[in-house]
Amino acid sequence: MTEIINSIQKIAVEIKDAIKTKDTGKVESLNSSGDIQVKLDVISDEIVERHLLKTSSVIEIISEEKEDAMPANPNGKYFVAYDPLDGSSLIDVDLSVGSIFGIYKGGYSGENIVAAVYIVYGPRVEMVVARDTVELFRLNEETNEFEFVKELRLEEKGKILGPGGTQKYWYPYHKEMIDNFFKDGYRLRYSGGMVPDLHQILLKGGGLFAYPGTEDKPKGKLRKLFEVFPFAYVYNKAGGLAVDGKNDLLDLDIDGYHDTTPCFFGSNYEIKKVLKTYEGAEK
Ligand SMILES: O=P(O)(O)OC[C@H]1O[C@](O)(COP(=O)(O)O)[C@@H](O)[C@@H]1O
Ligand SMILES: [Mg+2]
Ligand SMILES: [Mg+2]
Repeated sequence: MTEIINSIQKIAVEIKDAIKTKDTGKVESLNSSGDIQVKLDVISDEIVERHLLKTSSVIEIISEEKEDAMPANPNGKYFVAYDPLDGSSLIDVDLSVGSIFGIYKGGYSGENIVAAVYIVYGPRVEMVVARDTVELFRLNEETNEFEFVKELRLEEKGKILGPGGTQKYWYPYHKEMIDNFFKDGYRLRYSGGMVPDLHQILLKGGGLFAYPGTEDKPKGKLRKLFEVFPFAYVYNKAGGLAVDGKNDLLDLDIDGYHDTTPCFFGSNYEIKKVLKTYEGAEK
């Protein structure tokens, strides 16, 4: 595991440099989820692949940008699923982006995830590592080393809300729930990049990030393996909750590498409200 985390630190430094120096334009291809790829998605994917394939404890990798899994070291024991560049459409407007890694043992499913790591490329580069605890590190740009900052814990209730999905297609009960949070005084925090949006909620001690199923996309947008399971693991280990409306996200299985699911991440108070809303909901 330490070997994988060391490898991710090298990956982060290379992706940070690529973001700063490489072309931010689009390529003529779509990824497996049908998203327009930008050149940096492809470059970042190659950086991660190059490092992880030479990491002896990794048996297999799969990326948001790849159709299929790639074998790594046959003697390795960890399966790594990653989103090399999350929020890549925000690069041309210079907002924060990220990389997300889920580390699985025995194959890919919510219950098999054993660690999660994400990187935030913002004004500063930060790394969050979730194992038994959730720890924040910051890149020292002089030494290119990540330095420990503090352990992260969610409080019982927060004050901010990141509501994703096209509002026009929200189910009425979902809209009513979001409206009620705002009526209760929650403040809007949504950049369109799940890494900085979830990082903000985690560092501010709590709140809710919601990317629901909608009339046009009943299974939501965010991908279980590359985005949802890693953050569900982080939020659970930080003392919060992560659900699909009814079930714990980490109780979910996958039918395919690129499966999506509605998802809600937050502190206990907000997630209990979500469960209550969705329990009584009729679509
Ligand atoms: O544009 P929307 O519908 O608000 O979606 C935003 C979501 O899409 C994503 O950008 C998807 O990530 P990618 O950039 O890796 O495709 C998430 O980071 C974010 O939460
Ligand atoms: Mg993403
Ligand atoms: Mg991506």
